[in-house]
Amino acid sequence: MATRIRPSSKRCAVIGGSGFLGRHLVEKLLDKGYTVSVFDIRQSYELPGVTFHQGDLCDKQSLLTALHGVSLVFHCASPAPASDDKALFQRVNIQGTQAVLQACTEVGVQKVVLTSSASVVFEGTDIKDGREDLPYAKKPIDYYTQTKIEQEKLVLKACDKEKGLLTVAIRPHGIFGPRDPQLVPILVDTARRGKMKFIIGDGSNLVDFTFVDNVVHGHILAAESLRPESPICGKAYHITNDEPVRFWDFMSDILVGLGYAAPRYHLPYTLVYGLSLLLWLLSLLLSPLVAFKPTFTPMRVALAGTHHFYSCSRAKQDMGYKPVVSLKDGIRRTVESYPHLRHGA
Ligand SMILES: NC(=O)C1=CN([C@@H]2O[C@H](COP(=O)(O)OP(=O)(O)OC[C@H]3O[C@@H](n4cnc5c(N)ncnc54)[C@H](OP(=O)(O)O)[C@@H]3O)[C@@H](O)[C@H]2O)C=CC1
Ligand SMILES: CC(C)CCC[C@@H](C)[C@H]1CC[C@H]2C3=C(CC[C@]12C)[C@@]1(C)CCC(=O)C[C@@H]1CC3
Repeated sequence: MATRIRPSSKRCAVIGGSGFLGRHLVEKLLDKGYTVSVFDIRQSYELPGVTFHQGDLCDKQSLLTALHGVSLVFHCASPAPASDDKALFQRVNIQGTQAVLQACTEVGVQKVVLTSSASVVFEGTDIKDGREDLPYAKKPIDYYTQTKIEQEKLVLKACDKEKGLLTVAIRPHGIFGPRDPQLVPILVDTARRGKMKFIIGDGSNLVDFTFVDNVVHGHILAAESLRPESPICGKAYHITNDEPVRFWDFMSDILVGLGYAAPRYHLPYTLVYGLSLLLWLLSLLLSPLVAFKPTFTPMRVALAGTHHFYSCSRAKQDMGYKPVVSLKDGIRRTVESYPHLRHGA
């Protein structure tokens, strides 16, 4: 059992603070006068005022050291969805989150803000203006989503006013912005390989893409609203840009902004989805012999060809949430931040 020291309310830890969202969160917390410790499996930068603790969040002992004297923990670490590694997702997102919650209880952390995902309710079919009371996906579309569901349940169940641990889950969707290692780099790589010529379906499906600053804003609002009498304790909140956009318009804006052609030709959704399933099966069967990762995974095709946008009215009502950066400005700032990915660069 670790010895407790009196935690300061402006002393926080960001688990996963070396990642895309985590680093933006750390920078905003510093601006707001917080003292920040980062716990991550890797250290990707250095910043004055930030103490780094490198370690695996499944190792409770390392966590205990990093969380000493901390009153508020943001947990935004996860293996990348593209890894599609069932054992890794289970170990980090489920066992690891249990270790985080145990460590928080042992050192006397008072608040835990989890980065969950709006995908926890997504089964590959249309969701329009989805609210937080939608049931969790019964057939999650991949191992990432399956373990994000279990993770969210664990964190929300751990909320216990008597024991002095308050928890809340933030469910963002399609985070984008400067330094994102997924969306823009994968999109550009696919375009450079000549595979971004096609629109999956009729192109009218609406989706949420959320600028990273808005996601950060939602996390900090949640942390600052989390008090024993607050309605947010033990609940999940969608945080979006509140501007659903056609999936293919968003992709085209980024591509054209970076000097690539927008996709033009339509392919039927069911055909592409069926092909992506076949490819996924083939990659599984052949994995002992050759490692190949299809670009158009069933998850990506489902995300690209269905409506899935979410209401953030609960966050507006309970914590006064309002996006701080519009979609248009978010796209502009994102495009400007990737000069090295421009066509011809
Ligand atoms: N990006 C998006 O569109 C969305 C993301 N989310 C959620 O937001 C959170 C942050 O995502 P994002 O910033 O995009 O992801 P990143 O991969 O950029 O950041 C996650 C960080 O966690 C680290 N990490 C992974 N495993 C461990 C471990 N065992 N112990 C300690 N650190 C670890 C990663 O290291 P390494 O890179 O070496 O693995 C990385 O630094 C995640 O929980 C994700 O599920 C939710 C909705 C949408
Ligand atoms: C090849 C193209 C059809 C698509 C290229 C862009 C995609 C890489 C991204 C479009 C929507 C994104 C998204 C996520 C990852 C990147 C995309 C698939 C998540 C799966 C990340 C983790 C989550 O919790 C949900 C996200 C939904 C949207």
